[in-house]
Amino acid sequence: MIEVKNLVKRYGSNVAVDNLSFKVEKGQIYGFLGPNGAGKSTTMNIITGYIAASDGEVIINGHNIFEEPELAKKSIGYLPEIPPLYVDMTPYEYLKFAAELKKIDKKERDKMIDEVMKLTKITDVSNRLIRNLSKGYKQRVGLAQAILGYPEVIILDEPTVGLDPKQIIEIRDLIKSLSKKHTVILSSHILSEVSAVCDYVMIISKGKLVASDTPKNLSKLMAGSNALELTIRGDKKKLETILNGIDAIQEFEIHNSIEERAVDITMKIASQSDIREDIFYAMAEAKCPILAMKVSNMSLEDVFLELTGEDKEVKENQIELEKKSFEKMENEEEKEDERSL
Ligand SMILES: Nc1ncnc2c1ncn2[C@@H]1O[C@H](COP(=O)(O)OP(=O)(O)OP(=O)(O)O)[C@@H](O)[C@H]1O
Repeated sequence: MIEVKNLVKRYGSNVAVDNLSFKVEKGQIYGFLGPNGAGKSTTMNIITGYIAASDGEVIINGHNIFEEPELAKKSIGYLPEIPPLYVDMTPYEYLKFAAELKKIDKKERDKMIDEVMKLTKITDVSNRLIRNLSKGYKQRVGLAQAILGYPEVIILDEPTVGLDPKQIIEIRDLIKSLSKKHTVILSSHILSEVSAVCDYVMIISKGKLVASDTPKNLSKLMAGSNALELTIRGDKKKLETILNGIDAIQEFEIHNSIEERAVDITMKIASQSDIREDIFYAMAEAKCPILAMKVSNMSLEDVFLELTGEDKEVKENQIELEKKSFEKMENEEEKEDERSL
């Protein structure tokens, strides 16, 4: 349905989209997830024909968006991050205008406008000026415009940003109901949103696709293969030697245990390897009984932080800040000492 091939967008020396390729199939909700500045809006603006790419291809229903924009755009409804609303119009006037632009058959216009207003629950405000509507209602008007003409694909850029919790739930329910008839692609930097709404998640970081799978599989990808907690009965030195011999263990720590003649071990495992059986057999051979073994499950949030390197950056920033405030304290103490001399 949509095929993105080796898409690149450069702004001077800044590469906003870096060789991105993915496919979108019919009737599902796809989530485009990434931290601020990852390249989500840029990608969506290219797919919908708002901006040109530096390189690569976007094929929509067999039509290249750069070569046959009119035909390609016919199958797309787009709600940009900031909906381009005409605030001096009423929702009804705005949708009528949008219907003209979308070249919807005159005979069908009124019926269709009526339907999308009902679907997005804006019928009650259809004759108020858009400028006087709440943020949530403005978002619904934008959404109504995207749905108008019932395009096969609906693309929504951060559809719930700035909405209150009740509005967020309503918009999410609306998006879910849309997937019965449409393919939906939405972008978000909020994990809970993507896992609550989407069938499929594409994680993007610094313009690159770093993972794509169902929310469940993404969590599973790391679970059981990333961190293990064990309690083993045996001599600390002997256990150290055994664990050092297992390649997939990246690091481990041994602590005293409340269990008699046993130690607690936490270990980090190279991603995508499951070494539970290796550990079992190694310990059995060494006659060191495993009293407990627990997988530390990673949530989608952990996967996201791990893949996008956010966690590392946050920690590095924190360390930097702590260093600076420590240096400041030291300087102030030195000045205080000089003054007292
Ligand atoms: N018109 C532009 N000129 C120069 N740089 C741009 C332009 N638009 C986007 N960028 C840069 O491209 C990168 C990707 O931006 P983009 O808006 O696509 O990210 P995003 O994932 O949508 O982030 P956000 O969630 O903050 O909207 C950023 O580094 C941004 O500064």
